[in-house]
Amino acid sequence: MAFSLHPLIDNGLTKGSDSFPGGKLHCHCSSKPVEVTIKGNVLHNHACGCSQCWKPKGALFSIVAVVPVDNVEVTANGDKLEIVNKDATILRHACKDCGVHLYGRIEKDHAFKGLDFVHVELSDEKGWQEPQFAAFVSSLIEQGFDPAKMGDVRAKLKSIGLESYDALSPPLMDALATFAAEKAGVKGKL
Ligand SMILES: N[C@@H](CCC(=O)N[C@@H](CS)C(=O)NCC(=O)O)C(=O)O
Ligand SMILES: [Zn+2]
Ligand SMILES: [Zn+2]
Repeated sequence: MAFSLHPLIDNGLTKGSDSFPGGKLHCHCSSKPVEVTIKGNVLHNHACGCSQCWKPKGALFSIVAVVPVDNVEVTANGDKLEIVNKDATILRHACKDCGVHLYGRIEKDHAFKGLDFVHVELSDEKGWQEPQFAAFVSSLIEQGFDPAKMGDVRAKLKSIGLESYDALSPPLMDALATFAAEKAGVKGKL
């Protein structure tokens, strides 16, 4: 295969542990790395092909999951963090020195407010939930990927056991739509 989806999934999925206690994420700095401590396991782990999520060099996808904000704590060198784009829904906190995103937080009124977005590959611990699906797959094209190779990408994802979606998975899209219906005051009216 001429492309790498992501090193965590190129050779198949490694199942997570149901009793995983959590662990620490580190940025890539060799000196004074930013450290984030996470209690418990992550939820909704997935591959994301969008242009905004942090990807390791050479990977087409990001691997990103959510975790309740109360389970996330910056435990070292937080002074190196800066928000990548203050206008984005997800305020991605990245290390100023190495560029790695440590956590993304939603502050505005949103269905996913209360959940932080994190990359479990930044941890040495084993047992994090394995990716469940692939999101924003067609977004690769917007970043310059050859549209003719999208069939190969989707086939590779499928062979690993990941369903491809061009936005989020149906349960997450339903959660976003439920929030929108509540906001519009139309929930249950149809
Ligand atoms: N096609 C767009 C999609 C971006 C997008 O909607 N990303 C999703 C998945 S991470 C999102 O929730 N974005 C909100 C945000 O980044 O703040 C891109 O590649 O930039
Ligand atoms: Zn760093
Ligand atoms: Zn994304």
